[in-house]
Amino acid sequence: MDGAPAPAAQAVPAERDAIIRVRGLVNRFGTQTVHDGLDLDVMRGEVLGIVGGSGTGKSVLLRTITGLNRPAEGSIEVFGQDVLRVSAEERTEIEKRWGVLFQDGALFSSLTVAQNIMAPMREHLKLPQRLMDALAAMKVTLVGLPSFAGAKFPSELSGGMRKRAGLARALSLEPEIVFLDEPTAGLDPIGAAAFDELIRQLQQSLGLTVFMVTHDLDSLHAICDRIAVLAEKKVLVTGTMADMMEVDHPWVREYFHGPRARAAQGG
Ligand SMILES: Nc1ncnc2c1ncn2[C@@H]1O[C@H](COP(=O)(O)OP(=O)(O)OP(=O)(O)O)[C@@H](O)[C@H]1O
Repeated sequence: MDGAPAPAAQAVPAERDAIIRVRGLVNRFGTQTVHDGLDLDVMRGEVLGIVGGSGTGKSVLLRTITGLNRPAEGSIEVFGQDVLRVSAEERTEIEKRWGVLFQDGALFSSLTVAQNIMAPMREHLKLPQRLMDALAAMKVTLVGLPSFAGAKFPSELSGGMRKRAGLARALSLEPEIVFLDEPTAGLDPIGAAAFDELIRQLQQSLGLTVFMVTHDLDSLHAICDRIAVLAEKKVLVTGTMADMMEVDHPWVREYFHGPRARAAQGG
C-alpha cells in the first residue's frame, strides 16, 4: 500500500464511506433462520449487486434495511444513523433520503403515472400542485418515458414502461440511495439492457448509491461496481466481478463460471 498510512488513518475513510452498514443481522421466520450474523457495507456512490441462490434472503435483506421487516438481532446504520433505534420522526427523515423500486413496480393502479410520482411528494413535502406537476413531468423524462406516459394508468403501460414509472416514483424525492429488487426481471434482453443503462446513467448523473438485488448476470457485468453474495445465511463474499471469478465456493463457482455466466461475458 502506497505511503503506508498509520492503521488508524486507514480505518477512518472506510468508516466514512459506508452509507449503509449492517452488522450481526439475524432474521428468523418461525423456526427458519434466514440470516444469521450477516454483515454488509454499502459504499457511497457505488452500484452494489446482491446475488445468491433462491431463498437465501436477498429480498428479506432489502426489506429489513428499508424497515419493512424487523430483524431479530443486529444493527443497521444508514447515513450514520441506527435506523432500528431512531424515533419515528427521525425515521421519516431518513426514509425521504432513499427510494425503493419493488419487483412488480408496486404502483398504485388507480393513479396515473404522474400521480404515482407525486404520491411521495404529497406525503412528505408541502408543494403547490403546479410545482408537483412540473416535477413529475421532469421525472417522467428523466427515466426515459415519453411525456404522454404521465397521464397513463399503470395498466396502460408495457412491463418495461411500468418499471421506468416505478423508478420515477422511487426518484420522486431526489434520494441518495435507491433500492432495486430484481429490476430487470420480466424484461426482454433489450429492455433489460436499456434499463441497466438507465440505472448507470442516473447513478452517474445524480451521484446515487444503488442497492440492487438481481439474478441477472448481464446487469452484474454491465453496471455493478461490486457484488455481494448471500450464502450460508450471511454475506459470504463481496468484491468486483474479477474477484468473484476467484472465489472457491460451490455456488459462487457454478454461478460465475456456469454456461449463463460465459454467455454474459460474451464467450
Ligand atoms: N414474511 C415472511 N414470512 C415467512 N417467511 C418469509 C417471509 N419473507 C421471506 N420469508 C422466507 O425467507 C426466505 C428468504 O426469502 P427471500 O424472498 O428474501 O429470498 P430471495 O433470496 O429474495 O429469493 P428469490 O431469489 O427466489 O427471490 C424464504 O425461504 C422465504 O420463504
